Amino acid sequence: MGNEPLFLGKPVRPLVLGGGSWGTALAFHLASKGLPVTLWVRDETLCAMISSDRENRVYLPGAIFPKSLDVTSNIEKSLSEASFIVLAIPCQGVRETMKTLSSLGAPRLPIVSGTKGIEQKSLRMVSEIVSECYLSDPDQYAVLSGPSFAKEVVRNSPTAVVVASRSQVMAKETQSLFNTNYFKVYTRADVKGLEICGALKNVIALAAGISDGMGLGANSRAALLTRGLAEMTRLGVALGANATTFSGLGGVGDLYLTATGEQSRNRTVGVRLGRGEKLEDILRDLGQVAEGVTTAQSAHMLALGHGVDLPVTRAVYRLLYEEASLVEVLRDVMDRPMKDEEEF
Ligand SMILES: NC(=O)C1=CN([C@@H]2O[C@H](COP(=O)(O)OP(=O)(O)OC[C@H]3O[C@@H](n4cnc5c(N)ncnc54)[C@H](O)[C@@H]3O)[C@@H](O)[C@H]2O)C=CC1
Ligand SMILES: O=C(CO)COP(=O)(O)O
Repeated sequence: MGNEPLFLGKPVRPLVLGGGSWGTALAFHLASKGLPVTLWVRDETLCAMISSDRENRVYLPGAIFPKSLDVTSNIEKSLSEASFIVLAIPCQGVRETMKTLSSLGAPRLPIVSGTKGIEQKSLRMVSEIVSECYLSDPDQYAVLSGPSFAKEVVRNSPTAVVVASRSQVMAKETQSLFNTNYFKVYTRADVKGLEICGALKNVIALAAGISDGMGLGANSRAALLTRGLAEMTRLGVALGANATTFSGLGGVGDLYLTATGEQSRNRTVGVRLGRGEKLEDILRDLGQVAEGVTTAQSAHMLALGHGVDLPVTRAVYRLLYEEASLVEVLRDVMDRPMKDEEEF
């Protein structure tokens, strides 16, 4: 017990929620540091398979689990043994999961969230859902985001991410916990900005994929990324975020990765949409979450509510939810009035 590492004064017992690629990668990452990690997988069949294979062959094949990584589908037992939670389930499942945790009556644990997205009905960020349903103290919450494909993290490819928390102690302790010499973690204080970055970059990545799928070329992609970053920043500032967060790893860094990296699910969905395929067919084949699809709607609604102009997001929204054609949305984006580049 003497030299055991501590997190916020307690022995480190992470409970990672989410048996998909990101939950598995984060659990693998922490367990590779020798920490006793539990990965909660909701689906019992998948949980049993992962347990016997010591590998998540469905979502993250090839990463053989370190000894200290345990897998369970029993949320109640794992919660009672944990000292903090790492959240890595799709955004639209966060509220239900937080309500389940609350109903179990166990002491509330700090949360590090790796989830990216905005809830569709409520238009809430993950930090807001968590504080409504589970944690009343925002100083116990941190968001970890930035350019980080799960597959590359478990291959120990040099990666840099950022952790934001309102509490400097929470940010710094989370940084120390996740940092290794191949996974570099920076801190910042702007939780809202980092969450908006992580959510909105997926919508712009869809747009970049659509453009590439249509064969529009490198000029178009560069224009979409740059103007996309401008609109991400515009929404963020309107909602109280710090503009500089958008030029960091969680903003331009993750936008670049997701919009140009072949591994991106959001980009892949976009490319296939741009080739004229149907969304439902693409999502069926994908079998994994592409958060940009739901975020396009949430962000569009949020922007309308706050009187913020998000032309690229609106184009993606119209394509996905209003059955607008590729030609129509391209015309909408290109026919806009001329303006100064810095105009908000
Ligand atoms: N895969 C990646 O490289 C990265 C993913 N993320 C984010 O992490 C979050 C999770 O993504 P992935 O793991 O990639 O998704 P995934 O599609 O690989 O897996 C999602 C998993 O969550 C489970 N799930 C769905 N709804 C659930 C619920 N209500 N309760 C419990 N489990 C539920 C699914 O059954 C599946 O096992 C997303 O917000 C994503 O944007 C963030 C950084 C990197
Ligand atoms: O957020 C990610 C990398 O930082 C993963 O992006 P995709 O969900 O598009 O694969």
